[in-house]
Amino acid sequence: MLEISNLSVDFHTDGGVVHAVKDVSITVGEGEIRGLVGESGSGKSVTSMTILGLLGTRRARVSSGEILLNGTNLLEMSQKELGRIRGRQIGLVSQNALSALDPSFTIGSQMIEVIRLHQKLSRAAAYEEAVRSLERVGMPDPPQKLRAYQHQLSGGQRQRVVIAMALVARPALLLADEPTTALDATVQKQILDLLLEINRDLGTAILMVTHDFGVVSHMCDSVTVMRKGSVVEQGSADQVLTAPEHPYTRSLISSVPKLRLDDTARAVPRAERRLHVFQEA
Ligand SMILES: Nc1ncnc2c1ncn2[C@@H]1O[C@H](COP(=O)(O)OP(=O)(O)OP(=O)(O)O)[C@@H](O)[C@H]1O
Repeated sequence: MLEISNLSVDFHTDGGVVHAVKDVSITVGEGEIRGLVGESGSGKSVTSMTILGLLGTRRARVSSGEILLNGTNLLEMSQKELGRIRGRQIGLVSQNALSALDPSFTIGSQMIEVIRLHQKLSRAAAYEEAVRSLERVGMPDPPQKLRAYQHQLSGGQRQRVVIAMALVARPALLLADEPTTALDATVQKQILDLLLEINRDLGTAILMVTHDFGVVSHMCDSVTVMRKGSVVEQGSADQVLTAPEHPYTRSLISSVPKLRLDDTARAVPRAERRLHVFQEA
């Protein structure tokens, strides 16, 4: 579904050229959860933001490669065309739910706006859809949350709102960039389990950007490890976790307590997850 091939991205700064992403190839298949792992500065975010044309600086240049979404090269699209892909085919759940929500509008008005952008619905019908979307992400008392402003919600609740909004158009792929970094451990796990549930119930593929192999062990089917802009290793999560080939991968894995590596929820094979979706439909 998503095929990144030989992608290189440079930043042209006053101090010279920074080669942030070097010849990176990554695929995410239908319904797959792939972890994109590496330390700070390894190029994970630049890679994932390039997919959606969201690098947000004129200094960034894609110097080679292609990013195919169902066969169409996203790098050849105009910002307007990419705007249509964002939300509709690829949903974004970013690091910081605070910056994704507008503090001056209620959660309800923001959700209704996003829903009406994607579906021709009256305000009343869009409100009902907003209630259903919040129910889907396990939010307690959706009508009350829709009347609230972001500062009245907890960190975990805000991230649930962002996930609900990213799912409005039922995208086939979610880009989740460190979606739990800002949350405490218990809430982190709840949000990861929610993403896993969404993957199982809706068949949504996920590219999970993280620095944490605990997250990979918990929920990913496959993993790509990046270091200093390059891919050093990739494969199935089981294979990489049990027999990492690169010393850098080994050091990332050994920095996670064994208890967390054992706490895995990814036991259901992908084929069965799709069967589950099929049976529900
Ligand atoms: N706007 C920018 N201008 C110049 N260099 C940049 C810019 N954005 C990122 N970089 C550089 O690109 C490289 C990769 O950064 P990136 O943010 O992708 O790393 P990351 O692995 O996602 O780290 P983190 O987990 O801290 O976000 C780093 O060397 C960074 O300094």
